[in-house]
Amino acid sequence: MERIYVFDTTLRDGEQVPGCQLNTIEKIQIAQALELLGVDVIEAGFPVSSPGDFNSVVEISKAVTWPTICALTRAVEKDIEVAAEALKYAKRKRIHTGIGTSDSHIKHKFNSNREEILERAVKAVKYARNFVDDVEFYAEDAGRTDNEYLAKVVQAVVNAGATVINIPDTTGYCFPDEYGAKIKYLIDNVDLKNAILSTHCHQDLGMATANTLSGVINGARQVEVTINGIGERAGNTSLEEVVMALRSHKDRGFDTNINSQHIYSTSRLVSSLMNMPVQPNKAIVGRNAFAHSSGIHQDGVLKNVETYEIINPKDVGIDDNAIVLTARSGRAALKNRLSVLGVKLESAELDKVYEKFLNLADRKKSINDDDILMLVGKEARLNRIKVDYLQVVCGIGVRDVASIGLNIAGEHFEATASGNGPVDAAIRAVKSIIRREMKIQEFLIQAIDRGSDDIGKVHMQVEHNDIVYYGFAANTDIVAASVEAFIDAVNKFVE
Ligand SMILES: CC(=O)SCCNC(=O)CCNC(=O)[C@H](O)C(C)(C)COP(=O)(O)OP(=O)(O)OC[C@H]1O[C@@H](n2cnc3c(N)ncnc32)[C@H](O)[C@@H]1OP(=O)(O)O
Ligand SMILES: CC(C)C(=O)C(=O)O
Ligand SMILES: [Mg+2]
Repeated sequence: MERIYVFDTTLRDGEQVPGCQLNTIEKIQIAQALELLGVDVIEAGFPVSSPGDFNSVVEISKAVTWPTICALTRAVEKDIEVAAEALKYAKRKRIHTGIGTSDSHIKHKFNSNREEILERAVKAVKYARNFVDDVEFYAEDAGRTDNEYLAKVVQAVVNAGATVINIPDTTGYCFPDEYGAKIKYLIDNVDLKNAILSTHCHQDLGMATANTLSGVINGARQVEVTINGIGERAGNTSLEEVVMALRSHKDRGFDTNINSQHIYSTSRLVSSLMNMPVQPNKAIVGRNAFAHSSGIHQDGVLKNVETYEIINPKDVGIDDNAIVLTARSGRAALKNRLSVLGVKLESAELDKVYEKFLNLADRKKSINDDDILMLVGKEARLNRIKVDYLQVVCGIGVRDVASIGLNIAGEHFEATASGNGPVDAAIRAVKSIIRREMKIQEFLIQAIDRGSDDIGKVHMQVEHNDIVYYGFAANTDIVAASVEAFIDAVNKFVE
């Protein structure tokens, strides 16, 4: 197997996403998760950019043992000096310096020419080598750089002591065959000595993963990636996609050091600390990545998972696949769910229940266990808890207090509580009535549209006795939606 080195830039390129800025403690948490995941290099920041970023690189260097810690710079001496200082405590350290090499960058960004840029590149690499042995050079906008000139720059920086040469498709412009051909051109036309080539692809046209894999096939030995594919504009190549693509095609002869069972937990951590929800259909880590909702697929999966699954969800740290019952489901999926719920039906009975099921499923997006039990006449547990009323006092300079009235199996209960914000106050009030061990594991509020009159969609996961229950609700009042989503989850386990 040919080893492919994984360079994670979630904390640098990923953190360039508006609204994703992290404090030092959060960055350390992510760096430690990346170490557990088994990445080879962590790009921890751009130290000259702010005292906060400098400090984060210092603290990550102290907190992490195995991965190389990398700091980004421009081809500017001051940047390199500051990066070297920030990496002082790293056990393994790398400076990542570089400059734009496309004609567009040379002309518009630097008002310069090819010769001058080549000189600046060489000078920066030589300067960085005074501080560290491991220097990576990036030829920014290499995707749109003329191959002959790019090869000249790469040869010059290798001669100057660069150990890794990064060929970024900065604008996500290349087609996979074009990007692969670029890497091959460099392999064929440069004496790389011991240096390796690295991919760094962006997602502007949705081709980042394809380009990265094409780079690997053509000779690149390092891939620059981020968790969940976050990054500047449309994002970077996502770690989980490249790692699992290589692992699912072992016959190609490439593998990484990634412990894939930590992929899902790392994805969740990054998503929640960076406030970046993962789209449900995101490959590998999206909520629907292992969910089957149509009858033909469900029938196939129940007969043999290989019919519709190319990855075992456990391999990426997801407990199991999900068979979601919808109006597109067939008898096989319904029968399977009924048997999990302890209901065995003869085929004539199943046909009758299936008819009722379709009627309901046409009106309701997804059918839960209570719905199914109701269809077979065992509806005792269906929505025992309902919200009678909810009143919240919140704002600036007041204590957040919520009063709630709940109807539980026909009986009325009331409670009032204060909390850290209106949602916390309301959930505390609910908990003071329903005294069970319940822990919110996931809480996501998403606007459906953009206006201030928008509906807030809440997705919540509540853990009870080590099992996670899902709750959903939508309301123009996001506090009400949060409480309704909580109750929706609780209704799935209260007796
Ligand atoms: C493709 C990428 O993702 S690159 C990384 C992007 N990340 C960032 O930019 C985040 C960190 N950046 C910053 O904090 C700031 O932009 C700083 C500290 C680097 C520079 O700030 P300022 O000195 O105020 O410069 P400003 O950002 O306005 O402009 C960038 C300058 O760097 C120059 N520059 C840009 N890239 C490079 C490079 N690789 N090597 C040398 N100079 C460069 C530009 O030509 C411009 O110089 P000019 O002012 O002489 O025209
Ligand atoms: C700084 C470089 C490596 C970069 O992020 C890019 O070119 O996209
Ligand atoms: Mg980038």
